[in-house]
Amino acid sequence: MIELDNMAYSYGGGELLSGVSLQLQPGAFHFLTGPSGSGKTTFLRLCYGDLTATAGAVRLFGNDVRDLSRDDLAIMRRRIGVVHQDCQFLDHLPLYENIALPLTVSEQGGVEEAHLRELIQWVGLAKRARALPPELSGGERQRAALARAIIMSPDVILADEPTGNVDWEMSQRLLTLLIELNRLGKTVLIATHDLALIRAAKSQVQARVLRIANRKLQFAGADL
Ligand SMILES: Nc1ncnc2c1ncn2[C@@H]1O[C@H](COP(=O)(O)OP(=O)(O)OP(=O)(O)O)[C@@H](O)[C@H]1O
Repeated sequence: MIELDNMAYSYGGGELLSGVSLQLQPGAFHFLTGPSGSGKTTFLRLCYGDLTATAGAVRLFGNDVRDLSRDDLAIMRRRIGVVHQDCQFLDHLPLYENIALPLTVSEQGGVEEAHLRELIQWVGLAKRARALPPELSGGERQRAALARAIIMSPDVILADEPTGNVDWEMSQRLLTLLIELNRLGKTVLIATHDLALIRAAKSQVQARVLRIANRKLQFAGADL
């Protein structure tokens, strides 16, 4: 689905990522860890074609990102749902409109009301659907960000610190949602600092743990 082949990336200074290879297979569940500033967000951006590798290749669903036109890249990106670290809502739009936004702006056009309602209910925000983003708690924002990431029914979900600003109970709730999505066949990759979350997940799902260290991507051992 997403394939990185000896990929490197630099923002212009020295290389941030180097010799990175990975195949994200259908239905896989991965965590991505690494110190702050090691390149986790950058890695995710490379995985959905928001950045282009400075060396090596990134293939999305078999297509080398460098060979894709802007329109074709946009089509590939619809198959990847991204939960951004800072959620990135439009503050003047109610929650349900923010969640529907990817559909509204895509060429797929209108939002199917029943699907939207079902999704908002699934993340437990039915009562908050008309609230504005600044009125939401951290946990509500994170659940809304997850709902927005999956409104287009993507095959892959990339989540950047999806439990960053919430307490343990809420992080468990978010993890449960992501595991449910994986059980429905979605490929899931979660960047997180939260090793307790990874340990909790490992008893519920077969998860592989990746770690960025010294510019390289490694598989972490079982010592978490
Ligand atoms: N647009 C940019 N231009 C230049 N440097 C950048 C840019 N974005 C990130 N960086 C730098 O690249 C490095 C990796 O950043 P990145 O956000 O990918 O790390 P991270 O592992 O996700 O960090 P954190 O865990 O703190 O969120 C950092 O040193 C950061 O300052």
